[in-house]
Amino acid sequence: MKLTISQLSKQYPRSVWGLRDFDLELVPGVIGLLGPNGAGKSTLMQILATVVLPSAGTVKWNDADILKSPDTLRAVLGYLPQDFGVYPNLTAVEFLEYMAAIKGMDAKSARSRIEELLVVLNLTLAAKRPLGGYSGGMKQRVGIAQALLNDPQLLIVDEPTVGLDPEERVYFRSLLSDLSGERIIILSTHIVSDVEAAATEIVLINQGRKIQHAAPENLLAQLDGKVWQWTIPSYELPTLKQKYLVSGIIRRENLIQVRVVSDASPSPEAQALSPSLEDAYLHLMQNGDKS
Ligand SMILES: Nc1ncnc2c1ncn2[C@@H]1O[C@H](COP(=O)(O)OP(=O)(O)OP(=O)(O)O)[C@@H](O)[C@H]1O
Repeated sequence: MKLTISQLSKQYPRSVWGLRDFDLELVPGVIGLLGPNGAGKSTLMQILATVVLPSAGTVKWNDADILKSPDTLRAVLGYLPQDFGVYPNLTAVEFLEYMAAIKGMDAKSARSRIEELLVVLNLTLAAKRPLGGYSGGMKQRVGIAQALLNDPQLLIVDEPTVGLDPEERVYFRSLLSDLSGERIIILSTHIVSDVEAAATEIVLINQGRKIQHAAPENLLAQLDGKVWQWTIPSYELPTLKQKYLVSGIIRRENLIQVRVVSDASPSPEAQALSPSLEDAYLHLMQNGDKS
């Protein structure tokens, strides 16, 4: 099972590039697609979900060109778009039955699959209530349920944790880990901690271009011995920010504990720390490394 993206570009009207010369090869695992707002994540997800055509480049699902024959991929695809909307008057069961019918599933297998998914997603008790009364997290779980109806080999979830409270966010992250196995899961987000728990690989994207594709431990290793912490008076912060990449601050009355990414020790008082994924993300976004 393999997804191969080659030289993929998308140009929108008025010369805005959504995606540019993007190459990527993915095998089963949870892939965190991480980048700031406007980086091109949704553009990539929409092309992979076969709802938007690229301006140039190819996407292959195993050996099939999905731009020429999208149905090859659609049969094995589950997609939770960023702006997933539910019909407020339908219950979860009615909505999932409707989605199963659109996907061409027969009523009997749809019914047993829906029952299974309601259990997995902890929605059994609410299954017969209208979706309009669901919390954000419950609606996202219904969104994942519809994406899983056909037990997809490629599961694409675009910014699934936006608007969720911390508890729902944690639940959602562990859910994605539980779903991993013999499938490719692409999770797009601008929140580093979303990918920290679940991702086996991370793809960093900015301004439509791939910045880096690596295992989380390799991203961290790049910053070994380059993350520092010490305390400064509050008034020194603006000058420090001009000189260094500040990846974290904690305020303590008139003092600030700063976390800085720097090749060399930035101060005699600075202590070296283990790098976090957040440090690596900020550093690579600033430096635009390519690999
Ligand atoms: N339909 C469109 N028409 C014109 N420009 C677009 C369109 N969709 C996206 N863009 C532009 O393409 C670039 C990439 O946008 P995209 O939505 O793919 O990024 P993103 O990483 O998903 O960001 P966000 O999380 O904010 O959605 C941005 O500059 C955006 O303004």
